[in-house]
This record gives sequence, C-alpha cells and structure tokens, in this order.
Amino acid sequence: MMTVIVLSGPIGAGKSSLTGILSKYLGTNPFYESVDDNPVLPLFYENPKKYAFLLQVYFLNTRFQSIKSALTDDNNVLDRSIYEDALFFQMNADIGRATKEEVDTYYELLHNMMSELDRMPKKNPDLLVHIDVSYDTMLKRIQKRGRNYEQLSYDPTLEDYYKRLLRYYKPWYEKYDYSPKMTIDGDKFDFMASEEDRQEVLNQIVAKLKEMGKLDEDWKPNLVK
Ligand SMILES: Nc1ncnc2c1ncn2[C@@H]1O[C@H](COP(=O)(O)OP(=O)(O)OP(=O)(O)O)[C@@H](O)[C@H]1O
Ligand SMILES: Nc1nc(=O)c2ncn([C@H]3C[C@H](O)[C@@H](CO)O3)c2[nH]1
Repeated sequence: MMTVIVLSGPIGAGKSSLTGILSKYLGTNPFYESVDDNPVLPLFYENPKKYAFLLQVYFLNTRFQSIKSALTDDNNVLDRSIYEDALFFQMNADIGRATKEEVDTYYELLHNMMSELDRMPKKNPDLLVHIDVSYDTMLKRIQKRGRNYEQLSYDPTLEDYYKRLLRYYKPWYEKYDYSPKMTIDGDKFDFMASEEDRQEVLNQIVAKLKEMGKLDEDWKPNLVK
C-alpha cells in the first residue's frame, strides 16, 4: 500500500533527522528539503528583504518537484510539507519583507501549482507528523547543527524571527486538515542520542499508522539493512 508521510515543524525541530530515521524503519524513501545545496538561502539570511520572494519561489519549485515524485512513487517520507511554505511567506510579508504584489503573485502561483496536483494519484499526504518544540530546544538544535547564517551571533534579530515563527506554527497546526495528523514532543524525546526515545517516537508513529489501517496490526520493521 502506498503511504506518504510528511513531517512538519519549525527550523531545527528535527524534521530531516526524523525523516531519515522513519524512512529507514518503514523501509521507504526519504525526500529532503533543499538546504545545503540551496543557493538562495544564504542570500536570504544576509538580506531578507531583498531575497524573501526569490527564496519562496525557489522553495516552491523544489518542493513541488519532490511532491510530484513522492506522490507517484511507492512509500515515502517527506521532510516538511508544502502547506508550511505559505506560513513562512505570510510571516515574512507581515514583517515587511515582501510587497503586496509579491504576496499576491506568490499565492496565485502556489494555488495554480497546487491545482496541478489534482491529476496525481494522490493529492495529499496520508499522515502529517508534526514536531513540536519550545524556543529553547529550537535554538539549541540550530546551534548544534551550526549553519552560520541561522545563528543569533550572525544576526541578533533572528531571535524575534524564531519566536514569531513558533507563534505562527500553533494556529497553523490546529487548522491543518489535509490529512490525519499527530504531534511528536520534540522537547521530551531526544531521538538522536537516545535509542529508547527513538524507539518511543517510532512506536507512536507506527501505532497511528496501524490505527489508520495503513500498516497491518502484526507489522514489524525489517531491520536487516
Ligand atoms: N529529537 C532530537 N533530539 C536531539 N537532537 C535533535 C533532535 N532532532 C534533531 N536534533 C538535532 O538538531 C539539529 C537539527 O535537526 P534537523 O536538521 O533534523 O532539523 P530540521 O527540522 O530538519 O531543520 P530545518 O527546518 O532547518 O531543515 C541536528 O543537529 C540534529 O542532530
Ligand atoms: N523564508 C523561508 N521560507 C520558506 O518557505 C522556507 N522553508 C525553509 N526555510 C528556511 C528555514 C531554515 O533556515 C532552512 C531549512 O529549513 O530554510 C524557509 N525560509
């Protein structure tokens, strides 16, 4: 059975990490967001006002490409949903980093591209797994990962940007209804360092997939790599 799982959550929540862990466990394919190979991301952090729109179009394009492959392929796990793109752009527009014309053009393009998905075998993911984190956890992980342009030492106004992002995520997740959804407590579970925590998180996701009928009741991971 073809199952598409999408991860969501703020910067540094652990989406890429969990995408890797989960896809390995389920024996499916991971699809990653374009970050280290993204030529616009450093430009954006250097000059957000100038590059917010370009970055948004860049992400929309790469995300659309991975959705097209993921929705036609077998079983997949996607690192971040396309539904979060509008959240990012709305927030950037609200703090004056995009003009009204850019916002309108972006939304029209987004809707136009999303309507193309109607032709796909499936339009929405089967499950959204949201990683919930506090500001402190988010910041710790951003520091641990160490991308220069995401550090507060690079730009102290990022503190406000990150706190604002967390505020935008709450209502976004509550409203999200394109598929069943579940939350992982990213403050509580250190699924990178603790084997026990990792297993607990995987168990929660597997239990949800079983409850949804996406995995058989007696499903066991094939741990032979
Ligand atoms: N649950 C966790 N416990 C401890 N460390 C974690 C956890 N999740 C992620 N990390 C660490 O935090 C850092 C950020 O994780 P990751 O790159 O997976 O985040 P992300 O949500 O994909 O971020 P982005 O939105 O920026 O792509 C990495 O160094 C990772 O090892
Ligand atoms: N402005 C903006 N809009 C987006 O849609 C978007 N999606 C991701 N990102 C940034 C966050 C992390 O630094 C980095 C990795 O997630 O990329 C975005 N930034």
